[in-house]
Amino acid sequence: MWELTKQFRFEAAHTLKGTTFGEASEEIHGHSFRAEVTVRGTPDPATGMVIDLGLLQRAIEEVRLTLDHKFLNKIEALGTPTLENLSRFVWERLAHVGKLSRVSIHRDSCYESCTYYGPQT
Ligand SMILES: Nc1nc2c(c(=O)[nH]1)N=C([C@H](O)[C@H](O)COP(=O)(O)OP(=O)(O)OP(=O)(O)O)CN2
Ligand SMILES: [Zn+2]
Repeated sequence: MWELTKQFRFEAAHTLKGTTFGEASEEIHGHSFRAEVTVRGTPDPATGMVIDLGLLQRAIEEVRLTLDHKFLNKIEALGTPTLENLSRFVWERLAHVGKLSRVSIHRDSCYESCTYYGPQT
């Protein structure tokens, strides 16, 4: 079994109420996020690839555009803009591409990340 990972970055704003971080989190502010998408499988003998990284890149670009430079609280399907919901959101939009192993969202400036291991097929 092989795992293939591609990363992408996006910049987005949010406001998060009811955390121990207090008022600063409640004001609208921005973060740089780094996402990692991991697909698993066995390389096709003909191509030597689990999945063409170009296909993964195309699908990633679609989801990246829904997040980059956006106010995350306005994205209804996301729900509360936490790392947990971001990882689920990205998973749901990339599940058609191949067998996903995990999606991680990193907020490096805060040394925080969250990994979603969605439904394994
Ligand atoms: N389970 C979770 N708990 C919390 C989350 C989360 O996503 N899942 N998120 C937060 C905060 O948004 C996060 O910790 C960042 O804090 P924030 O005040 O937004 O950013 P900072 O000013 O600390 O960081 P910068 O360096 O300015 O980016 C809390 N809990
Ligand atoms: Zn924040």
